[in-house]
Order: sequence, then C-alpha cells, then structure tokens
Amino acid sequence: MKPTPKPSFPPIPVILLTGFLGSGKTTLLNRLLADGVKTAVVINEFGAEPVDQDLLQRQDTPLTVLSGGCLCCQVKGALAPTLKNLRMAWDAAADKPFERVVIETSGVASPEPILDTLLRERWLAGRYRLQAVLTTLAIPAALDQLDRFPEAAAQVAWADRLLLTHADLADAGQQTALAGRLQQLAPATPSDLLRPDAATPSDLCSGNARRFRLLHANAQPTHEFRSLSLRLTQAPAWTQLEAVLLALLAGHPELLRIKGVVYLAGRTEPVAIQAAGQRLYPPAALPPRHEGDLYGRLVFIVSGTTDALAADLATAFGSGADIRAS
Ligand SMILES: Nc1nc2c(ncn2[C@@H]2O[C@H](COP(=O)(O)OP(=O)(O)OP(=O)(O)O)[C@@H](O)[C@H]2O)c(=O)[nH]1
Repeated sequence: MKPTPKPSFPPIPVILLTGFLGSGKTTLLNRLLADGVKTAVVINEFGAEPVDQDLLQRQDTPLTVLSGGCLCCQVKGALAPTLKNLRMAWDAAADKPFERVVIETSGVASPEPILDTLLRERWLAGRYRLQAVLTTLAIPAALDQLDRFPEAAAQVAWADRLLLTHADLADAGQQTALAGRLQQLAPATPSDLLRPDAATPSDLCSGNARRFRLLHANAQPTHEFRSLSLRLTQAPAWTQLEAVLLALLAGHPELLRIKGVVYLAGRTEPVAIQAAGQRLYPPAALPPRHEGDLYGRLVFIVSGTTDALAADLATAFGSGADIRAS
C-alpha cells in the first residue's frame, strides 16, 4: 500500500462543542471567540433554515454551516470534505487564516460519529488534533433530557469537560440532583459552572482531550427528532408572536426548541427568538442583516412527529406561511 504523504504543517487543534438543544453552545461559542484566537467555525444545525450564524457576535470568522440534519447521521458525510477544504486552504495560505477549529454540533447530535470522522479518517487525523470535547448542560432541564434522550447522555459520556449553564435559572435542588447524576454518568469528567455574568474560565480551551476513546464501528444513531422551518412573510408585533409561541409551547409537549431570526413590526433590525425547555426568552436585538436576506424564519425542533405542530402553525400563521419539514 502506498504510504500517505506526511503533512508539512502541525495538526490544527479542534474543539468539539456539543450539548443538548438550547443548553448554551452558541452562547459559549461567542464567549470562546471573544478570546481573539483566530478560529474557523463549523456549525451544524438540525433545522433546514440555519439560524446560529446570525447569533454569532463576530461576523468576521470563517464559517461553514451544515444544516438540515445532524452531523452524526444525515450530514455526517459533509464533515470530512468541509475539514479537508479548510485544511487545504490553510496549507495554501501564507498568512494562516485560523489557529483552531471549533465544531458546534446540533443539539441532538451524538458526538461519537463525529469523533469517528475526526479520529479515524487518516487524512484528517494527521492534520487535525482533537483538543477537547466540551459539553454544555442547562441545569434546570438537564436531568429530564438525560432521562429521555440517549443523545444527551452520549454528549455527557464523550465529554472532556462539562459546562453547566443556566445556573441563574436553577434552584439548589436541581443543582444537587444534576451533580449526583453526573457523578454516576461521568465521575472522572471535570465540570464547571458557566455563569452568564462571570468570566469564561480562561483554561477552557487549554485542556487536552482524553487519549483513548473506544469508538464503535459504524455507530449510527437513529433519531426521533424532526424539525419544521417557517418563513414569515410579514413582520408580526411581538405581543402577537409571543402569544402564539407560548400557546404552541404549552400545547405541544413534543416541542423541544424554537429558534429564529424575525423582523418585528415597527423595528428595522431583526431579533433573535429563542425557546427551550418550555421557556420563551425575551427577543434579543441583532445587528442589521445584509440586503436580500430580510425574511424572518423560525425553526421548531420536536421529538416525534410534526403533524400536530404543523397544523397549529398553519392555523396560527395563516395560509401564507411557508412551512417545511426536515
Ligand atoms: N438565563 C440564561 N440563559 C442562557 C444561559 N446560557 C444560554 N442562555 C440562553 O439560552 C438560549 C439558548 O442558548 P444557545 O446558546 O442558543 O443554545 P444552543 O445550545 O446553541 O442551542 P441549539 O443550537 O439550538 O441547540 C439563548 O436565549 C441564550 O441566551 C445561561 O446561563 N442563563
């Protein structure tokens, strides 16, 4: 067999950012990018309408969005070519465009197939070095998610570090119960509280990934998750949209996540719409978008079938609503 030629540059560190839907991955990504290290970002979104790119505070970051499925299954095949292209561009550039890569998985991805690509694809394994798997967990919702979804448990099992978020919304009982569960699931994995009002731990990216991982051959999870994407043709008033979204959350226990970028009546800039774990967050102002990209969009991720939700969305948003399933 012909030997694989040795790469002429050292491997580029990769941070794999994972965690269940709405647990704070993009929020953490923004905090990581603020450290000034030049970073290429690969974002995987489950919904067909990508949203996360608009939630990044640094818009000058080299960014690839792989949407419409999970990196662990539907779009797994897209990861290797993406990383190959990034590396080849890096090799060819005199002024290196980035010093590390951060991959943000979708909230329903199991990390194992992604690790399989990174660690077992020979070309990639020689050119990238997995630095750490960071897993975010939203304290108030995490126990329920660990009970219900094997993907959430897998995200904990493969983590090099656990980052506990939404501590400001959690009571002491939830914190203690989660600590107990993590002690069972991942007793050797360090965990940190990631408070929105406190500095990001400075050593977050300096740890080393564990040296040995026992990956199953051809691990292929089967998901029960589906998504609906909705394009808004009009700019609703916030009170009107809020009432609709609260009613959908209350009426659809299968609805796990809502996120989107929406234009509201009377405002020129778009806002980020976020809901997770039955909680609807206040809309957050976003910078203006580029011309030609002025429609609002919302993504709904459910566990199970989307039929009932699709019917209610059509009723709530009218016959002009453009709803797509994926
Ligand atoms: N109160 C509070 N809100 C938080 C915290 N961390 C994140 N959020 C909010 O939680 C919502 C979801 O956060 P994201 O960072 O988008 O979560 P995500 O894991 O990237 O979501 P998906 O990519 O959809 O899985 C946003 O409205 C955040 O502002 C936290 O520690 N406390």
